[in-house]
Amino acid sequence: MRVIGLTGGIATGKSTVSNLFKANGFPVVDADVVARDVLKKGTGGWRKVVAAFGEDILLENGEVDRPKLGQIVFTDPSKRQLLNRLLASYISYGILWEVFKLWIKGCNIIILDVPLLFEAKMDRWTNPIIVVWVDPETQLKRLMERDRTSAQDAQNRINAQMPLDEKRSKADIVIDNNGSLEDLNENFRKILDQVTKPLTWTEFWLSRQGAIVAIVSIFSGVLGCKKLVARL
Ligand SMILES: CC(C)(COP(=O)(O)OP(=O)(O)OC[C@H]1O[C@@H](n2cnc3c(N)ncnc32)[C@H](O)[C@@H]1O)[C@@H](O)C(=O)NCCC(=O)NCCS
Ligand SMILES: Nc1ncnc2c1ncn2[C@@H]1O[C@H](COP(=O)(O)OP(=O)(O)OP(=O)(O)O)[C@@H](O)[C@H]1O
Repeated sequence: MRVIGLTGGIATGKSTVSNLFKANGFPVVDADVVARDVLKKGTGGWRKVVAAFGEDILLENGEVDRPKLGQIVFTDPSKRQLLNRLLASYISYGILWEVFKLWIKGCNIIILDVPLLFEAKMDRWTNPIIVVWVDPETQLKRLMERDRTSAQDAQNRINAQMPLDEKRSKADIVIDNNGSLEDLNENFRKILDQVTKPLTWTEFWLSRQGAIVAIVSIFSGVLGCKKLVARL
């Protein structure tokens, strides 16, 4: 199984690219959808967040008022860190569960669309990592247009993430999304073969996934030997 990481900054076009993957028959796990599920009324995440932020962040129906909570956490880094801490494990397990279900179904290639892939250190589970990149002006403009928000609000959200150029430097593949949607389609076609071709054995063992498999195998081998020796 191969898990491909898809990330970038807010409003750089990850969902647009993940829709292209879906249209080409690839299963996508969307971290934003998982993050929404773990904050639904009555869940463990919801209880923790309400206990920490108070009932003021709730709508009349008891669901979290997302724009209101967003307003709080995107203007106050300490509140954002608190929210991240409260939800991190729910989101990670939720993502792993979605990947597991697709694996059980027999999917060989899974796309993991995670805005905070590097920040949450989930990059170690994915190979290759695709970063969807745009220049700062385009990012701000598209975010303001999509969310109908002010420049200040949009900039606060952008500043809440690792700088996009840093993400770009960590990418295996960069999709430049500064052009039109037609340009994006063309760029996507160019990378499709590259990302979906199976890893060679050398590439696999040199990847982090390969290293993890190797460490786990060695560790279980050592444990097995110890047990055997103890029996003798
Ligand atoms: C603060 C919340 C309630 C705002 O909800 P809202 O519906 O307005 O935004 P939405 O969830 O659709 O997120 C939009 C984008 O904001 C960015 N974003 C979301 N959370 C964060 C965060 N904690 N730090 C930085 N950027 C974030 C992502 O790029 C995301 O794609 C929500 O974003 C949230 O619960 N965030 C914490 C969970 C999280 O880390 N989500 C990211 C998934 S990895
Ligand atoms: N090449 C493009 N040309 C014009 N508009 C685009 C292009 N690519 C994406 N957009 C638009 O930019 C906005 C942001 O794109 P999208 O929602 O895919 O970003 P995202 O990275 O998934 O954002 P988020 O981090 O908030 O989930 C959307 O309104 C989308 O329609």
